[in-house]
Amino acid sequence: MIKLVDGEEFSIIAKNNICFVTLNSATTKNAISLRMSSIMQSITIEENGNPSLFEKFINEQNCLLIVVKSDVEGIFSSGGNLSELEKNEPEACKYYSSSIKAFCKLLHSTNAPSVTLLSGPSFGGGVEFALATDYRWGIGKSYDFHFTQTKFGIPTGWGGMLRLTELCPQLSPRKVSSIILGKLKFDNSQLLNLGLVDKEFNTKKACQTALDEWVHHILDCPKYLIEELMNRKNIENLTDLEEYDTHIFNKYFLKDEHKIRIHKFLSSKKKK
Ligand SMILES: CC[C@H](C(=O)O)C(=O)SCCNC(=O)CCNC(=O)[C@H](O)C(C)(C)COP(=O)(O)OP(=O)(O)OC[C@H]1O[C@@H](n2cnc3c(N)ncnc32)[C@H](O)[C@@H]1OP(=O)(O)O
Repeated sequence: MIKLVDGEEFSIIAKNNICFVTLNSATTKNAISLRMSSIMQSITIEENGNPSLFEKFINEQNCLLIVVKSDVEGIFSSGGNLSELEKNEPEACKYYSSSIKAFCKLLHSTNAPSVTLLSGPSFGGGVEFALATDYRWGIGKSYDFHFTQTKFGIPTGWGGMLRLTELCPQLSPRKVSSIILGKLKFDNSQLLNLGLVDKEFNTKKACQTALDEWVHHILDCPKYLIEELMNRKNIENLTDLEEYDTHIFNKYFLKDEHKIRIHKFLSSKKKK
């Protein structure tokens, strides 16, 4: 196990080809503290064209998945740290939201797919943190989203409104605004119906088994294929994407690796 961030309330470790981003602040229901935001800022910054420390960690530790999770029972995250925001001057918090937002954006921009494990409620910015990953998996049925930002007189600040439309195109910007204004709550079944949560597991064990299986299948892919397929995220135009997909298929079709794997598969069937 290799650590990038070795905090009590916030840790980032690599284990068995998975990067675990863990929230663990029981006393604040996993509110994102000023200290956590400054750590996020330090590992997100790209300097002189070099990758951020987080991306460097993902690549160097060969992390094939990023898993965001809470180690506090009964909560994913209560969002912005209200007591710190109350007692600190604006000057002390001037990079707070932008740092968290930049880390949220990075969670769906590296070459490793990312998934948030939800086993409890998320509030305000905590929902935005959960929306930052590519996928969301529910464990049990007690996870839900509470859009509470406007209770405090502000809209979302960590990219959550944009992510809602990105993840759920039928939620138009107009609908998203009405969700935020209405301080709506989405329970587990609504989140599954909207596709904001992709899978639901009965137990943590079943979820971990699915994560291990996912990593196993990615590990089985040639490294070149992982890089080529994850590069698709940089191509916005569908025509360019179609051209790219055709190019990479023709690049590897019936080349050595393809033929070797066909041979292995057919040989294994003959042995049965
Ligand atoms: C752009 C993001 C935006 C921003 O940054 O402005 C936000 O995210 S604003 C924050 C949005 N969050 C919320 O609306 C959730 C606020 N918290 C609650 O509604 C409740 O605390 C809840 C439902 C999470 C838990 O309620 P419960 O009754 O089970 O426990 P307590 O309320 O007694 O809380 C226990 C303990 O945790 C502290 N706590 C909870 N939430 C936060 C928070 N967001 N920031 C800081 N601390 C939080 C709470 O103060 C209690 O501590 P204690 O020392 O015992 O008083």
